[in-house]
Amino acid sequence: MSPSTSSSNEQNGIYPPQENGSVDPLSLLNSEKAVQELAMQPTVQGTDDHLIEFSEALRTVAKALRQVAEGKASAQIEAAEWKRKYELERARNRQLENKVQHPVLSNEAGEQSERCCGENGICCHEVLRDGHSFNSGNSKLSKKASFKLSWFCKGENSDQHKHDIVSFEKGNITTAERSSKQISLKWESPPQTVLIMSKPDSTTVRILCADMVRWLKEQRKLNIYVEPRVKSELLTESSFYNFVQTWKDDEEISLLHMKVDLIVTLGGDGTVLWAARKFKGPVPPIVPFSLGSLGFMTPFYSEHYKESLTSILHGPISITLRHRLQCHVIRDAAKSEHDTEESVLVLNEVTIDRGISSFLTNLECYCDSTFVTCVQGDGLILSTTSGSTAYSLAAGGSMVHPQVPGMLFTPICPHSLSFRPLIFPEHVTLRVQVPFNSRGNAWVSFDGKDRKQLAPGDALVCSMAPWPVPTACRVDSTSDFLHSIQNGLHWNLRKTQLSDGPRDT
Ligand SMILES: NC(=O)c1ccc[n+]([C@@H]2O[C@H](COP(=O)([O-])OP(=O)(O)OC[C@H]3O[C@@H](n4cnc5c(N)ncnc54)[C@H](O)[C@@H]3O)[C@@H](O)[C@H]2O)c1
Ligand SMILES: Nc1ncnc2c1ncn2[C@@H]1O[C@H](COP(=O)(O)OP(=O)(O)OP(=O)(O)O)[C@@H](O)[C@H]1O
Repeated sequence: MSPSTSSSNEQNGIYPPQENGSVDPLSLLNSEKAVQELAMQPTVQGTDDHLIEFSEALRTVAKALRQVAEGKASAQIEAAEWKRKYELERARNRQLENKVQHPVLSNEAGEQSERCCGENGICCHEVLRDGHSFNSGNSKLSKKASFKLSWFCKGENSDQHKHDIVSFEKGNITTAERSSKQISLKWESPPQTVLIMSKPDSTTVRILCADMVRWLKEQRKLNIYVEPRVKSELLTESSFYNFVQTWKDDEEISLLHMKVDLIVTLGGDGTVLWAARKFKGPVPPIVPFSLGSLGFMTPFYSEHYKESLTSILHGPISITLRHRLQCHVIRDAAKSEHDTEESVLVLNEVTIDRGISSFLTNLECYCDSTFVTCVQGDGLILSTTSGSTAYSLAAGGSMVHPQVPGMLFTPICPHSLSFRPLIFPEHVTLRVQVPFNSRGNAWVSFDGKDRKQLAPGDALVCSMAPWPVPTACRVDSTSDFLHSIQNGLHWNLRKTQLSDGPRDT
């Protein structure tokens, strides 16, 4: 604005913004005065309604300007008060810092620390007493309430919860490490033995399996295990496959994890589930080749198996650690703990449904010992995050990245308008019970297999298993997951909107 325009505006009571962009309240008041004066000027006799309307509008503008000016003035007073308080506080803190040379953490606090810190916890005063905090010269730290964080591990064999490390910095809680990082596997000695598990009744799979066995033996000098069925198939083809090893009974299967370095699956997701089911304890890393229609957990292309296996045998490999659920059926009829059935590990989910019964399923659900809800509908799915894209998804559950540790609680056709699916943290134990007064039986199935009947009074108890299923990634766990939902499920596929048409102006 030129100086001449500026001064003529000032004469009319219109004032420019100040240098810092704010408007001076005094100038606003002057503007208001000018507008009011204009509004108060007598109207010429016989003026039409437009002039009356115009003066009304001017009055409204004047009122608004006054309110702005008042608000601005009070904000400035408040700001000045805050500034004064801040300066005072700063001066007081400076004084304290100068005075206090050695912040004192009393002996009492030290003794207390020894008394209260257990094996699985961190006390904040331990951190306050370390070199950095102790010498920081801020006596305020010693006044901070002492507390302890601890975590609970179920049994010696389960160390899954120990991955979560919570740390303190000057008594403030920060998460130092989270459990779901991208895991990388490096071989310390070359892999020697490979187990191949393949989908039955498929010619493509049979041909590929025979080719892979030959290549692994001749080119890589590896020991090969296959299922008894596959060994017979290979031997019908040629006696060359005599070297291939297999097992006779369940006891031998239970020892497989100690002999096998790597499992290769040839099939779809069902074959990965099949392979995982064979291992009731630790599972060697699985390399899943896709020979099915969907292949959510099978990122490797069978056409490139030689390149993929060469790179995997060399390492390092990105791994997705897929959590499993440990499921226990507890019969009401069981007279003692020893009567309970063997637990089943699931990679996708355990489903409790109405089976062939035409009655509404009635299931009482508890998380640890807290009542959660009563499911009245077709049933309930307790799913892992890997299984979140399987049956749980079809029942309206969320899709969850497989490295997120949690349990999905997804109802099947609930007869209620407000039953949304839940996700529980990994450390809980869920119990689903068929009430004694239930009209019918319920049915439980594990990864879509092994159906069992649950009579009134029977329950299913489910918690996170200590043995996950490590599956090799083609890229890494996030890229593979996104690739699966985009290419397998066509997630959020929509034609891109054209760039022509109306726009924001
Ligand atoms: N309505 C449904 O969507 C429904 C019904 C029953 C079972 N299932 C799923 O089928 C699984 C058993 O698989 P199967 O191959 O032995 O039986 P199946 O041959 O009947 O295949 C079921 C389909 O589910 C897919 N699938 C399996 N696990 C998956 C996962 N983690 N993410 C995405 N898709 C997955 C498979 O690729 C396959 O296309 C069960 O664990 C259950 O999750 C789904
Ligand atoms: N080695 C095996 N022995 C016996 N049954 C198996 C074996 N591998 C897979 N199955 C079963 O065969 C069925 C089909 O397997 P899978 O899902 O791998 O193939 P698919 O149905 O062709 O794949 P997709 O589901 O992606 O189309 C599943 O029910 C699975 O349990």
